[in-house]
Amino acid sequence: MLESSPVLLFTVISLLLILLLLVLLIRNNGIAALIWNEIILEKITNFIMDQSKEQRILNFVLQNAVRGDPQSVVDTIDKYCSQKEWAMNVGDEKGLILDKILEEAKPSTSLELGTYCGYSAVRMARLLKPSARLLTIEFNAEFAAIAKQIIEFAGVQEKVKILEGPSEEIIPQLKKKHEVDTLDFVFLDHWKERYTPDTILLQISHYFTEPHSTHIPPWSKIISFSAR
Ligand SMILES: C[S@@+](CC[C@H](N)C(=O)[O-])C[C@H]1O[C@@H](n2cnc3c(N)ncnc32)[C@H](O)[C@@H]1O
Repeated sequence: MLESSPVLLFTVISLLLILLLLVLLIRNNGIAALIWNEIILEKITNFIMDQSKEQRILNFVLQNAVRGDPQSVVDTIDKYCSQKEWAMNVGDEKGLILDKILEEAKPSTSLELGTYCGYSAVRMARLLKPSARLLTIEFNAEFAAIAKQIIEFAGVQEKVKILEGPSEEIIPQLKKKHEVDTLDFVFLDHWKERYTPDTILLQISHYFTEPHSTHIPPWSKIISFSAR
């Protein structure tokens, strides 16, 4: 034991130094912090709690928000994501821009690409006129199931319909399967590489009524935040 103590001491000091280096890296480097928080720490928390971050967001909403009050659901998700765990919702800062554009557009039929937990769907639904509807597309079954519960809890299920599957498959079916004639507002918030192909898909499927819409993308009706 005594003979091995210098080796043991060296190992402990080396480990402590590595740990210190890791902490410094995480504190000072954005990418290292992202990898630590979003991949390593989240996986460890999921394993210990036996539930995903999205389930934790849902539980927090069910326990802390007011049923039937969409604003309270939006505020509760914002609170969770600023105080406990980051999540890829549009959030309150960009959400305010989204609110403003939506209020100006006053759309009857809207489309969102990328539902996630339903934060932006609830956020948009709370501002829609009574007869308006929002279709929101999500290809991750777990996220779609969580969003359904959050949307129902917020009491906006009459206005919001989740379409589960990949945007590239659902967009061409909107007219036939979901009775969409024209779209007044589109929020692109799925994976970036689908922004251009899905915009083209929306256009060639004739969901926009403007005279030049077959040639010029109707950018005035499409909103996205490219630098997330
Ligand atoms: C940034 S999150 C959406 C956040 C949500 N709009 C909000 O603010 O609450 C992107 C979502 O798009 C989904 N997604 C990505 N590509 C997709 C595709 N091609 N079709 C359907 N869903 C997609 C992902 O699974 C993810 O849930």
